[in-house]
Amino acid sequence: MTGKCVWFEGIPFPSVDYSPELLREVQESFLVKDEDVLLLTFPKSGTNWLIETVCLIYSKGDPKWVQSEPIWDRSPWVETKHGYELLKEKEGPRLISSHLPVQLFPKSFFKSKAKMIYLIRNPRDVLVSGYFFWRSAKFVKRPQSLEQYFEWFVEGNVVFGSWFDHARGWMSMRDKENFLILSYEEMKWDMRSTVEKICQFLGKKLEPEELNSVLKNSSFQAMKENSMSNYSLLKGQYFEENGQLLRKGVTGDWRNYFTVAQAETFDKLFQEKMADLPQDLFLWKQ
Ligand SMILES: Nc1ncnc2c1ncn2[C@@H]1O[C@H](COP(=O)(O)O)[C@@H](OP(=O)(O)O)[C@H]1O
Ligand SMILES: CCc1ccc(OS(=O)(=O)O)cc1
Repeated sequence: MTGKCVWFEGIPFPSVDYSPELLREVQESFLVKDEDVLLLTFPKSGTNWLIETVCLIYSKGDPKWVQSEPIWDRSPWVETKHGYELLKEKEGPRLISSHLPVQLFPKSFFKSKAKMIYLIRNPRDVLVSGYFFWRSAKFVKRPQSLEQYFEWFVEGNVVFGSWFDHARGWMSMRDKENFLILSYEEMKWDMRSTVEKICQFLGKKLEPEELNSVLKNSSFQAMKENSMSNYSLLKGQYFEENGQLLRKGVTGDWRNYFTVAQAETFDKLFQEKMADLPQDLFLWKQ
């Protein structure tokens, strides 16, 4: 996948909206403020679902904001040219998204009290979701088959690098009180409790009808129909017409795509890379 990428510190990034100079500047000079909230993910982990949910919590369930401003302006990706310019100018508390690995993140964050949510997803589903997504993107080398993308993914040869390194890196922050780990799977299985958990972490209080509205407006169907959140505005310039951000929105879809041999290879690699971490961090049933 890395033929059409820009490289920084040994990691490939998309060829549009990213540059080594900017990535260095973000790391060295971007000022994270104590009142900022940061949303961190490896791509295809449910990033946009988390952003939509937090925006709706901020607006107390009122969908006006999420239906009128593109998702990449509500919570800009700090490492992109577009996001960085927007964030530098933003006054007051900011929502900030990022796919950066921990070692490339703005240094100022580690001295701040800013709150961070790290969203993790079964990497097998991240892989399958990524295969379908990047196949229609115009700014990365497109995988020609799932077999090929599987090889790239297990080698860490995909944009933003190795999923294993990304997850391990951010998990090392898990005992900090300004750090919350969530999983895509818990959002799917019990979104109400997950929203309550996010509210508690962010110090936000929702009335029951406001919480119901957060759930309704962050649902798969609502997001799929919301042109400010479904990436339809990026078709043409960034994605082919058949590209879809909201593809299936389920857990365990990898079972429909992995061969028995691929499933075994993945299990072995997961054991090798992650066995020393507490296994209750990984809530999916494989
Ligand atoms: N409201 C929602 N509910 C469930 N899944 C959602 C969702 N919004 C986005 N997703 C899923 O999150 C994945 C995209 O992740 P990201 O936002 O990090 O790019 C896609 O997974 P699938 O491709 O498995 O369907 C997409 O369908
Ligand atoms: C324009 C670059 C880019 C990078 C990553 C994306 O995926 S995700 O939706 O943030 O996971 C999309 C666009």
